[in-house]
Amino acid sequence: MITVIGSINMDIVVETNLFPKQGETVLGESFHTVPGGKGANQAVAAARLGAHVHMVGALGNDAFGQVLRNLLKVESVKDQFVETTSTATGIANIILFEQDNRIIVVPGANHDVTKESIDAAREQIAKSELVIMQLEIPQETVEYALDMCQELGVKVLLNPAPAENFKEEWMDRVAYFTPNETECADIFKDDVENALERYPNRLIVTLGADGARYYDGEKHVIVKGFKTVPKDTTGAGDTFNGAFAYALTTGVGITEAVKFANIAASLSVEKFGAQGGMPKVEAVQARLKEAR
Ligand SMILES: Nc1ncnc2c1ncn2[C@@H]1O[C@H](COP(=O)(O)OP(=O)(O)OP(=O)(O)O)[C@@H](O)[C@H]1O
Ligand SMILES: [K+]
Repeated sequence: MITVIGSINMDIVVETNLFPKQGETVLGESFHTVPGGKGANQAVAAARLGAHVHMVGALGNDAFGQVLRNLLKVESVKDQFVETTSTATGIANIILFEQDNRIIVVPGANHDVTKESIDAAREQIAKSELVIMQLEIPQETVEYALDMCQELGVKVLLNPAPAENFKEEWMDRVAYFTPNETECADIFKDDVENALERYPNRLIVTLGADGARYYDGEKHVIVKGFKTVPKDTTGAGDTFNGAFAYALTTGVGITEAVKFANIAASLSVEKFGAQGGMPKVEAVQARLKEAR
């Protein structure tokens, strides 16, 4: 059983060929809403593979909140510790303009995930094989949850995104730490090799299409990514984390778990949207065979 403590958002995507000036109105090309938030994404990634997942988070008392809660249920993510609060559901307003994007994130209800929310889920956390967290909820909540997990002897997988919300002093409470290369450099202010050697078998750095790497105490291990033609890499990191967590709970070692996560993430980049391409376990197993 896995517990994910983190964010749930609705991504609001507007595509436009004209960008409005202050006070101006323009007509856009398209609009759609896509479920997101790193917490929800990682919960869905693990659940789709077959993990038993509980989510701790918060939604607003609004239409997006209802839709997102329903989607969690559809994915068999248990939502009893997802509170409904009086703040609006978190959103990311994504404006696609000239092949690039401008994003405004309004955390909203995600900032209502407090120490009390963690206390409410204490029994659930105690029963978990692994707790997954990211950094899109308040820092003091993450810190409180890390302390609780340490007290209860529950392992934590921390995906430090966005990296600026991480405190290096937390490393002693983290079993697995999964930054991408940029986040790794931002956090440790050091070469990736040096950083990896400081945290053997705990720090796993994802390398995009190249896969991921870690240091096993004696040597550097690079687990190559699965070569594919990506359509949309949104959610690659979230799929990697959810799949890595799932694999660890099946009892495999780090190398096997990273291999599994690379394959799951390679499948996810072949489809649009963060959650759209997250695979079921059979698809990962089939590709694992192909890769051996
Ligand atoms: N083009 C790709 N082809 C195959 N696998 C990929 C590709 N891009 C990413 N992956 C897989 O996804 C994992 C995570 O990717 P990355 O290191 O880019 O993390 P990220 O920056 O957190 O991702 P994102 O923010 O795009 O979700 C990689 O370790 C790899 O397994
Ligand atoms: K995708």
